[in-house]
Amino acid sequence: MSGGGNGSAAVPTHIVMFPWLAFGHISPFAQLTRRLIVGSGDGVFRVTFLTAAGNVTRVEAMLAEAAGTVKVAPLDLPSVPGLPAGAASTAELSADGAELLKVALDGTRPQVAALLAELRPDAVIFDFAVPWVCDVAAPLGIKPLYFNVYSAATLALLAVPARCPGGRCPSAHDLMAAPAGFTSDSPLVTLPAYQAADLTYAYESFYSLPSVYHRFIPCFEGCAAAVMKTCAEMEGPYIDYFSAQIGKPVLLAGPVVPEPPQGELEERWSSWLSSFPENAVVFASFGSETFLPAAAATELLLGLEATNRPFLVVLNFPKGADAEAELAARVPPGLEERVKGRGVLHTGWVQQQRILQHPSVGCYVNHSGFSSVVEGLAAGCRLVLLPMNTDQYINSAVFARELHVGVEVVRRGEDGWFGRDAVSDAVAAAMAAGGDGEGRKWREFLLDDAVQKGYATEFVRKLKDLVKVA
Ligand SMILES: C[C@@H]1O[C@H](OP(=O)(O)OP(=O)(O)OC[C@H]2O[C@@H](n3ccc(=O)[nH]c3=O)[C@H](O)[C@@H]2O)[C@H](O)[C@H](O)[C@H]1O
Repeated sequence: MSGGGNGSAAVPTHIVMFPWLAFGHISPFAQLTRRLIVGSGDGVFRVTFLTAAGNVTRVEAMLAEAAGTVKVAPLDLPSVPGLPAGAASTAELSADGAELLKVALDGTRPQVAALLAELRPDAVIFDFAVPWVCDVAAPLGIKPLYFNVYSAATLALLAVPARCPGGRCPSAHDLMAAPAGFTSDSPLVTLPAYQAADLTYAYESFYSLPSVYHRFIPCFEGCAAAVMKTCAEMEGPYIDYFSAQIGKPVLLAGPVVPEPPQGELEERWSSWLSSFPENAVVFASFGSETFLPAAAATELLLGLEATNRPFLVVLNFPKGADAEAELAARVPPGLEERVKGRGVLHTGWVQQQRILQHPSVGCYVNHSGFSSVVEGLAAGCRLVLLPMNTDQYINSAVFARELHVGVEVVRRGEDGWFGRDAVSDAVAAAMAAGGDGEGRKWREFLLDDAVQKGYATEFVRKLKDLVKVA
């Protein structure tokens, strides 16, 4: 072992990070790494970050500021029938391909076992896709710690033993109600039918592989503790319920706050945005991997038109699609003419944080991705929430109905359909006096340096204590 157990204060605690091969997971693992390395100062931690060989350059760039103390170790993914050669993350794959990527990652078990045996880190912080890490690490005396990239509410509602009483997986009907013992005053105690139906995915097996739920549960059984990037102030009852359900401690790394974005905002966006008054523009965007169904995209566009406000909307499409053609197919006849000069439609990556921070952006219509909501909140935007899948439904309910941050677009319970009026009404409500709800309170809390430092210090103390225990 490199530290902790040998009593030498000079030896850094060595952590191995092992995220699922999706950038929505790799990014929070990189953020946690930076928090440990940069936040703790020299010589306290060192990190070995495992990822598929094809991701190494991008991950190294994400960890550049900690380069001296972080080593990115490449894993060679075995070939899997049906998985495109060279695939290294879900960014290059369809939903089916992402399932096959799990098979490839399972195939790295011997490499990971050899690496852990050679490196002998103090702890391995791993993701839901690789529960077998616990079986490899524990016999070597390495502490396996599960790291949750979702909200605590998401795990508490979907991934606890009480969800499958007697081993029976929930039906869509079962999922409309919360699991036994769930916090009773939560907005999540009942879910609409369309959300419950969508959530059955988490319990289904694809290619005869364990379902998402059946990967989560052995993570909790085998880990020494769970790590979460949240805080008691925002999610206390969910953290407590989850911890009681899995019977393990939860270490809180603190609420996610956006790190300062790199680079200036592209000229084409800054000059367009700067042509409008403060808080005038509605920015609509749905994160890195959320695609609106065609009819929903069209209603969104018509709803934005009906706000009579300037808007910038970003719509993306699954890998392999002709994005420009798909976008054009969503645009109702005549809309582009009618919104000329005040409405911009775009497909592709944008500098989201920089756009949110532009003074003329006042409202942010989004999918309730955890980071996106926090980025919008921190930038002082009014929020309109339009979740499209899994954890997004849960985040949306917690933010809007529990923390009073953001306005949800009204949807039909059976199928989640929403019309253009629901979009324009939600924007109007968010932009009206009082539409910020308790946004200011939470913004001040998230941006409070003392709060962040307090969580970071306490997390490091608990982590060091945990790895010391034999
Ligand atoms: C855990 C997974 O995160 C997922 O998606 P996503 O990556 O969109 O989520 P965010 O937390 O909003 O993160 C998205 C991040 O990408 C950034 N960004 C995105 C698009 C763009 O054009 N430009 C940017 O800079 C954005 O600024 C944010 O930091 C989903 O919710 C999913 O349900 C959940 O399981």
